[in-house]
Amino acid sequence: MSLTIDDLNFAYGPHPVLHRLAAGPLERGALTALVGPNGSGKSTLFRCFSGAARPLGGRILLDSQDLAVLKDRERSRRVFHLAQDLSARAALTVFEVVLLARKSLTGGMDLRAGLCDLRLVQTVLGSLDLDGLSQRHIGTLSGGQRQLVGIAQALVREPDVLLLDEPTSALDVRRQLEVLQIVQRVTRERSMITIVALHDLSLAARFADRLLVLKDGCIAEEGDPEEVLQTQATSDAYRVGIHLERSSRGSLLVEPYLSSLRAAE
Ligand SMILES: Nc1ncnc2c1ncn2[C@@H]1O[C@H](COP(=O)(O)OP(=O)(O)OP(=O)(O)O)[C@@H](O)[C@H]1O
Repeated sequence: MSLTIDDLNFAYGPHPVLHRLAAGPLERGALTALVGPNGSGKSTLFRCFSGAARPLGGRILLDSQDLAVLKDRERSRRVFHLAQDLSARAALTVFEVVLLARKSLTGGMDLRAGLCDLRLVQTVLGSLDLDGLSQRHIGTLSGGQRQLVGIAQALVREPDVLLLDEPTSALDVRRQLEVLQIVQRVTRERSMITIVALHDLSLAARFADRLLVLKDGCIAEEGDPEEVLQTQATSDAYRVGIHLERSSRGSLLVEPYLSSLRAAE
């Protein structure tokens, strides 16, 4: 199974945002990092996937099936979008919001949980080191802890397509690595198609199998992260120079620098 974006156009009222955007195919089991400057359209593209934004033209194809023709329930079962801004409903505990994310898969009003669901929630909370917080009300958590709960909600859904919008922006360095490692592992184990919007290019280079660079609502560059990061199109998208280096541990380190300094060299 693969995912292809074909000639996608989107506008907020009179303001065009995505222009004939084409990318893919993105394969199952692969983690793609979606990068690009502020306002380039990353979140908007995710909204087109989830159905929250309706494209003016073009298609998103899962295999050869257009997501737009799926019924809402089927679409939300197959595609999960973890947005940037997570609401905090104070009345529910961590365990409850994650269980609710799992149970909402089946739709309807029957929210009784089976043993399998309870076990899955427990396992996912454990893998994110959240077991100690499971009875805390969500509204009392820190921003980073809430972000981890959002990731737990995404993982218990087990979608075909997982979209994470800056999932590590509020996390400390250890948690950033842990979360991306878990997302990478789960993507492979469950053969999901995962796209993670990231601002940190070093994290993108380290964890992504593929990189999509968005600029002004178009794909500026796409492909192997190391190759893409060396292209002029990627530097131009951010208006910076990009220096790449391998650390002694083998990780790719990405050092962006201001273009004015680049010109002076
Ligand atoms: N609800 C909206 N109504 C009108 N314009 C919007 C709306 N949401 C986003 N935009 C505009 O669409 C463009 C793309 O925004 P989007 O949030 O998709 O970018 P992004 O790449 O995710 O940015 P960031 O990296 O800052 O999160 C921006 O110019 C933004 O101002």
